[in-house]
Amino acid sequence: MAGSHHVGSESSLASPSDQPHRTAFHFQPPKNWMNDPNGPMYYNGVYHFFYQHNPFGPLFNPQMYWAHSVSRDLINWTPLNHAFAPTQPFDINGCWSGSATILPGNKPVILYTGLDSEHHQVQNLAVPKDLSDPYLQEWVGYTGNPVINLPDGIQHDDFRDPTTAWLANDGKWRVIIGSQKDKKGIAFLYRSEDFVNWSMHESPLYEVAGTGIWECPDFFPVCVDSNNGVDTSVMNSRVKHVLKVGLYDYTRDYYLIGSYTPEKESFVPQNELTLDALRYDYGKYYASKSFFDPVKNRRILMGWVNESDSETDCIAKGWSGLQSFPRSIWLDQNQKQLVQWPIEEIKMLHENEVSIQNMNLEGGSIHEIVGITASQADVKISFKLTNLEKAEELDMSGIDPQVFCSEMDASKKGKFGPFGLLALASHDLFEQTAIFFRVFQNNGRYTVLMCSDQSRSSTRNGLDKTTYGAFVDIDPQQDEISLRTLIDHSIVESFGGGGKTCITARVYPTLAIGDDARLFAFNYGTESVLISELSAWSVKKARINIEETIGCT
Ligand SMILES: OC[C@H]1O[C@@](CO)(OC[C@@]2(O[C@H]3O[C@H](CO)[C@@H](O)[C@H](O)[C@H]3O)O[C@H](CO)[C@@H](O)[C@@H]2O)[C@@H](O)[C@@H]1O
Repeated sequence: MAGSHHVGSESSLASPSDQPHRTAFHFQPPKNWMNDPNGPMYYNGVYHFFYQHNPFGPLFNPQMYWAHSVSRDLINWTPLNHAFAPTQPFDINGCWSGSATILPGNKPVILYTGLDSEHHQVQNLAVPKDLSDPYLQEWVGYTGNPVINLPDGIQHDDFRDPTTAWLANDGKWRVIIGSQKDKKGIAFLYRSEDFVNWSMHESPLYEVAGTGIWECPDFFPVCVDSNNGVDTSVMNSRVKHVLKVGLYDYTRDYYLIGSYTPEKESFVPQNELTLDALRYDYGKYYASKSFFDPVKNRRILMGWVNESDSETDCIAKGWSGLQSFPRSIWLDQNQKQLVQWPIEEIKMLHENEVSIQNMNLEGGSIHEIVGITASQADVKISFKLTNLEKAEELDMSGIDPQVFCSEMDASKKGKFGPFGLLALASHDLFEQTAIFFRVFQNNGRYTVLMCSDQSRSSTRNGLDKTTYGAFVDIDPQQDEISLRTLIDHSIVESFGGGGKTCITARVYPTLAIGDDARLFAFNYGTESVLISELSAWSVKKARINIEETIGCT
């Protein structure tokens, strides 16, 4: 199954001057196109990460390969040969997304979508050629592939992206596959006793009319009383289940939280799938996938972060696509939403810590955070607001936060807000990516809005500079308003309210690059805010997809 193509090797420079937008600690291939994360898993001391890769160029091509990298710490990654290449009748037109499952006896398997010789989307099974190879470098397709064929009545290109499977008490494995019929998004449910013979359950696990095709579904349990993750097959009264679907029509990952009963194959969500529904990330982020990490009993999430520059730019750069920094993901105490946080291993890359406590940020002021490499940084800042009765009165119900953030961009003064960070800023602030909050009140209730404003992120035209926005479900009377932002040359990943609201953006500064980039805390509101705590670090370059002795990672 392994292709003869190698992914190539990354140069040792973080961002050479002709590549100011390559990242230092985000996962990306040495060159060419990458989209969805595939089959992340932990096996015998090694983390495996596969991804959709076009080895022949920096643009999407349906003839996808599965590239494969391994890591011992989720930070430094070693590239291996492709795991799957489109070579067999069941995947000759492309090896598309899929997931790994660890079967009893510690046997990893992968289910992935193949585009067969008739361009039908079918589901294929693959196993490692040699389980004693610590890096599982070669994978072989099951001789009876495909194991799941296109269902009757479904269009040939509307059936893809199998999830990690889960095992219920009846001894049957379950897997869901994304689909649509007449614009109704569907998660088809298949069951199997042996992982080879699969039959479709009479009803889908879930479906919602009018949502279009569901890509890259994910279905997993989350604990109701702990931040720990659990294996995908765990089912008991102490877990709820999450169904995540990628809506192709909007390139957004939405999720539902609910109760799953395997005996009835019923999933009853507590929230609705509408365009205002919960999202993992309210910026540029798609096709994500989670896996259970038994080493630290946590669930880890990674998602594809596409470029915001043009195809011509991607051809000039020679690459396209990043993965988000791995995030731990768990159910919030209120059980109404998920929380995400960069995995703690990022500390391995921290240096030059800078900290500030209890600094008043007057209305209309900025404060430069010096002493760190602002183009490669991890920043945590918490704001404390007093005199909240002075907050602007505004009924935010029915308001689209993204539209509001683009109309009320970082230059528009309010009372409480905008305040936050100016990342990847040039010395004259001509270039800046502003991640900020605004606080409003209505009938004694407060609303916290978080925005990521890319409108001044680059002097260049022809970029997607969409401003993103979302609400943060916190009460500023009780809670400080916290922001954590990972800055890595062309990606700005922000976590508001302790990870309750995440926004990721891609930016391409021309002035604020390398050592010329600066970082500021700012408050353009009229009311002052207190920076109760700020910690910021330079983030060292990780060894990502640099060929080396594998055992050293
Ligand atoms: O690589 C195939 C897998 O990617 C997914 C989700 O990302 O489907 C991709 C899809 O193509 C669109 O997305 C491309 C990047 O992912 C984009 O560059 C292309 O122009 C888009 O059409 O593939 C089909 C056919 O193009 C389209 O319906 C999808 O959105 C996932 O579902 C695949 O397994």
